Amino acid sequence: MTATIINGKQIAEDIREGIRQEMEQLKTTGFQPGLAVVLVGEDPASQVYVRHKEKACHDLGYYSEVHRLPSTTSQEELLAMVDQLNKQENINGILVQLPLPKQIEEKAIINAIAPEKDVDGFHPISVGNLVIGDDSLLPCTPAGVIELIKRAGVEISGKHAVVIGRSNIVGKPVSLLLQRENATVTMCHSRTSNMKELAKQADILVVAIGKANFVDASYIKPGAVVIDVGVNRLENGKLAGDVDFESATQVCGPITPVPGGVGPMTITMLMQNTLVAAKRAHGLK
Ligand SMILES: NC(=O)C1=CN([C@@H]2O[C@H](COP(=O)(O)OP(=O)(O)OC[C@H]3O[C@@H](n4cnc5c(N)ncnc54)[C@H](OP(=O)(O)O)[C@@H]3O)[C@@H](O)[C@H]2O)C=CC1
Ligand SMILES: Nc1nc(=O)c2c([nH]1)NC[C@@H]1CN(c3ccc(C(=O)N[C@@H](CCC(=O)O)C(=O)O)cc3)C=[N+]21
Repeated sequence: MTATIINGKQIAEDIREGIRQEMEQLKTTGFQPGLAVVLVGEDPASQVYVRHKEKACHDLGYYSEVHRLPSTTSQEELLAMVDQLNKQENINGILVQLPLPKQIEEKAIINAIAPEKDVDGFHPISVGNLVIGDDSLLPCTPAGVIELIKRAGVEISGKHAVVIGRSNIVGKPVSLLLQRENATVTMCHSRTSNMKELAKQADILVVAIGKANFVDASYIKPGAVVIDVGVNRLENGKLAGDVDFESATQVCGPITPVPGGVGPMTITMLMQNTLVAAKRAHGLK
């Protein structure tokens, strides 16, 4: 059994090429999707992601706005900004970069975003639609994980998927999407007592815990698909996933690297969501 690397960067680029072609067709009608990104404070990692998003918009010919607000911004000020973007007709998607400074309640901000512009898929309406299986804007990272698995040629239906991590932005929605694809899903978290035993039963193992190199070969069934969502900055400045890549590749089948795996898909799915939201706003299918 040999490990193969799932090239997230390439797959993300292929999807962007599809978006580019669709944009080319729609351009003649004056159609232009618009994305607003709001960044509060100076978190260096967030600044990097926001620049990636800006660049992606530029590459695809979207309209984009980036609002950089000081870390002292009050909740009322941020709510006023969201309210203004909700009303702006040239904006189809609103993303408020998380985490937010502690004086601002994240839930209040997420709830204030118009659900039809919720390209992060974090609004309770979007989450509710996801749970009941209705049409909605899907959270970007989880949608990217599913797309990666499919485009790597892996059948999801009937497989046992184990998801490590149960956050609202990754673990929980990934589990729901895998179940929607007819996998049998086991969710693990920090209180799971027999995690290694469960993980070893996975045909598809998704890891999103935020602990560098935590999952090694001893968690992995030979030939299993491994999706590493973790993005951890090491002291030497390098990025590491939640999976110990060297160790895992001794036993696994297809695996996503970090960087170049799930990360590039997240931004591409954001572009996809913005296109979907814009088409809906224009009454297009
Ligand atoms: N590539 C991308 O685009 C993105 C990457 N990420 C990365 O994914 C990782 C996870 O992010 P996020 O979901 O936001 O993280 P959170 O910190 O919100 O959640 C972590 C989850 O992992 C669980 N967990 C923590 N330690 C363990 C452990 N030792 N054993 C089992 N479960 C554990 C926690 O359990 P409990 O609930 O019990 O506390 C929790 O459910 C991070 O590295 C983040 O940087 C995140 C978003 C996008
Ligand atoms: N409202 C909101 N929505 C988000 O989607 C959101 C957020 N807040 N806060 C932070 C997390 C994290 N996140 C990433 C996006 C891209 C990469 C990415 O492209 N990573 C590259 C490497 C980039 C680098 O070199 O730093 C890769 O893995 O190859 C990673 C992480 C989105 N997030």
